[in-house]
Amino acid sequence: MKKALTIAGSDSCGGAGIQADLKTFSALGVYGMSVITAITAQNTQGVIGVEEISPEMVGMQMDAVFQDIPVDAVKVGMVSNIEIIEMIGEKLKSYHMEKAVVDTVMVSKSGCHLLRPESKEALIQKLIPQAYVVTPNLHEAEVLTGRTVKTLEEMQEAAKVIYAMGPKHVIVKGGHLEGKATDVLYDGQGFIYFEGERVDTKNTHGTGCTFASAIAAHLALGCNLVEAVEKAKSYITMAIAHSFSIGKGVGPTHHFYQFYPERSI
Ligand SMILES: Nc1ncnc2c1ncn2[C@@H]1O[C@H](COP(=O)(O)OP(=O)(O)O)[C@@H](O)[C@H]1O
Ligand SMILES: Cc1ncc(COP(=O)(O)O)c(N)n1
Repeated sequence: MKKALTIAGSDSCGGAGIQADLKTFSALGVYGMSVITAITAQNTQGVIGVEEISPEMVGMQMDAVFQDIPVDAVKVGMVSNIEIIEMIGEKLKSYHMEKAVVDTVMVSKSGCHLLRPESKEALIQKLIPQAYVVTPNLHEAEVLTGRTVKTLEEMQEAAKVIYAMGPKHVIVKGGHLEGKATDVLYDGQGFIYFEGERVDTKNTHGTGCTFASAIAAHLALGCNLVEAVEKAKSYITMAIAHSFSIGKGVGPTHHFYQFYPERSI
């Protein structure tokens, strides 16, 4: 059985963060493990409260996992503050984790800061360089680059600027574009477009988390990055197409359990 680790925040309503990641890992036949960086009191309408975990405890959780269990891939989501970012960056480096998908979570869809704004530089200096692939959405690409990112051309330009920060690959996600939901992958040499039909729904809570953890799951299963993104893209499109209206606000994606007996040991 392949094993993936999510390092992220807890979302009490189960649509994003650790909960979305573990559901995705399970659905894709990968054993899921978690390191919690923060606990959010959250529902489909918004984030009511956040309590950060101490950086020492984040480090201890990572040590507990890495010192015992071989980890095939990692997904990093909400990292909250500078000290937690530094701890995760150091540990990923010391455990030689080569397959880390870093989702640069900044602000929830409901508008709450999940990354303290002063942490941007630490993200750029300490975490992004450890990434096998980094997956900003349009807004995050704008914050990271200081440029406007609203078109496919601007996504390509932003991907180049973010690539220069040191990750092996960059995917700028086009979930917030007008028209098709097209994501752009850059590997330092060329661009690959992953075009998805836009699903007309308000229920997109956790789409970024689900997409990044589906990439991590497929990397853990041994896919190369292009295959992993292709498969993650069809998974997220299906998950959004079957999303549901639970609660009064932005509902979550649906995780289909896909049983792959050949993936068991
Ligand atoms: N309405 C939609 N229909 C189809 N795909 C979508 C839709 N919204 C987002 N996506 C896809 O979901 C993934 C996550 O993207 P996005 O929503 O931009 O991330 P985030 O949650 O970080 O804002 C991307 O592959 C994006 O293209
Ligand atoms: C704990 C946590 N982590 C991440 C997100 C971002 O969610 P989205 O994928 O909808 O941008 C969230 N709302 N809560």
